[in-house]
Amino acid sequence: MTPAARLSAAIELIGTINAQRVPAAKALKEWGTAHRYAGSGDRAAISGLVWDVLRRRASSAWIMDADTPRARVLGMLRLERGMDADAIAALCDGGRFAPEPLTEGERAALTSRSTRDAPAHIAGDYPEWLDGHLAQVFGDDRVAEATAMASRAPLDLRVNTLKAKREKLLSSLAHLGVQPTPWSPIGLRIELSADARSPGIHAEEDFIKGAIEVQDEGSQLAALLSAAKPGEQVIDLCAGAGGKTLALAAMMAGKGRLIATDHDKRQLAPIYERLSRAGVHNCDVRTPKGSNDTLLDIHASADLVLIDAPCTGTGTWRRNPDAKWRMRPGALEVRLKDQVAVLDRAAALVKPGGRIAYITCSVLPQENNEQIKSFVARHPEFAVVPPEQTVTVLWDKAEEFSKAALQSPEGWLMTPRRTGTDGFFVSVLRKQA
Ligand SMILES: C[S@@+](CC[C@H](N)C(=O)[O-])C[C@H]1O[C@@H](n2cnc3c(N)ncnc32)[C@H](O)[C@@H]1O
Repeated sequence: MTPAARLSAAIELIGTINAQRVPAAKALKEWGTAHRYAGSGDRAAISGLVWDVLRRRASSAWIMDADTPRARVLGMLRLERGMDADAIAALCDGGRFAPEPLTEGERAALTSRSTRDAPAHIAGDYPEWLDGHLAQVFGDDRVAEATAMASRAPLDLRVNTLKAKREKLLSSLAHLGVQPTPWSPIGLRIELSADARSPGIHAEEDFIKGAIEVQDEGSQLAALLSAAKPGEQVIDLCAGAGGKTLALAAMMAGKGRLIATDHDKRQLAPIYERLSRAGVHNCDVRTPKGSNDTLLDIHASADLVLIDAPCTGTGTWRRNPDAKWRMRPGALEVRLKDQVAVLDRAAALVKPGGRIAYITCSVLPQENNEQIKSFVARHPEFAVVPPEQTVTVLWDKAEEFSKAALQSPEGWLMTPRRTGTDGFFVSVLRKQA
């Protein structure tokens, strides 16, 4: 397919996603099935166009002064891909399979309009109802923060230190263009271009042997900030597919007791294979059976309970720009209740002197600072460990990280704009000895 034909396909797909209100991933899959002649390069390029439109959906429509699939795609080329009106006109030449030529109005919009006077939620591309929430945490920076949250994310890998060292993987994965991540001492990064095909990490020998896992650097840092140590009893209360469990296991270096559980057994399903591949032998996975409590035998004995809390996921919008437009206020209310439940459950599991590491991949203060403040009010036996103490686990990067991340009395907030990671909040709380 020509670049112009790919553009036409993207306009068609944006129309389908709008009209049928289907998730973008589903629409892209169905399009691929119906257009088998399209090669993998075409599919990757078309997906890239569609995801980029979703990143900049509101601002693209604003600069075109029209909210149609075509306007959104043209506006995105200007805003996200940095193309000028002439370059866009060259693609839209009206030829076979190409989009219709630009109208005078479209050319004028592409040349003269900007988001300078747009309301914050349009310039920053997020649902209007979230404006007050984002203003609370970012103030006047919310457009810049949200714009970074709309940008494309790199692919990050975590080196499994039970099996390998980063130096060795830098050379064995050199063909993928891996670089060390800026903060995590065990992270590798692959920058992906707009049209990039998946680098096929799951088929790499290092992945199959368990030396690497896919994990955003922010998620790696969140696990590191919990400071799990060899010999401790650690409970991963919301283990899901085990991303944090694997990171904790590596930090514990095979020593101590790690318990992974989740209230939804389906979420836990992939964890067994992942633990086995990673060479983890000290993890006890507790799958819920009916309504029985999987941790009935634990009474205030854990050194660390890690809560990778169910949350709205606003910090991961750059990986799933479709999700932000689908998010509803009701979802936030449900998550807030879930977070209270897991925090209260964790409080009883921690031993005196032990700690809770509370993590969300959200930037919303209700799920982060406010949740911690009300937890401490309900459980005065817990106090927040000052963030300047928790950050020392990052050694030589601690000072620079402290300047980059947003610090509050309750913990650290990482954001794409500040730390180049997904948005993650981390608070560590200690129970009175
Ligand atoms: C952010 S996800 C966990 C991701 C996982 N830790 C990882 O790194 O791959 C949150 C998890 O919390 C679980 N969850 C929600 N409410 C819970 C509760 N009350 N108790 C335990 N787990 C809960 C969900 O099933 C979901 O798997």
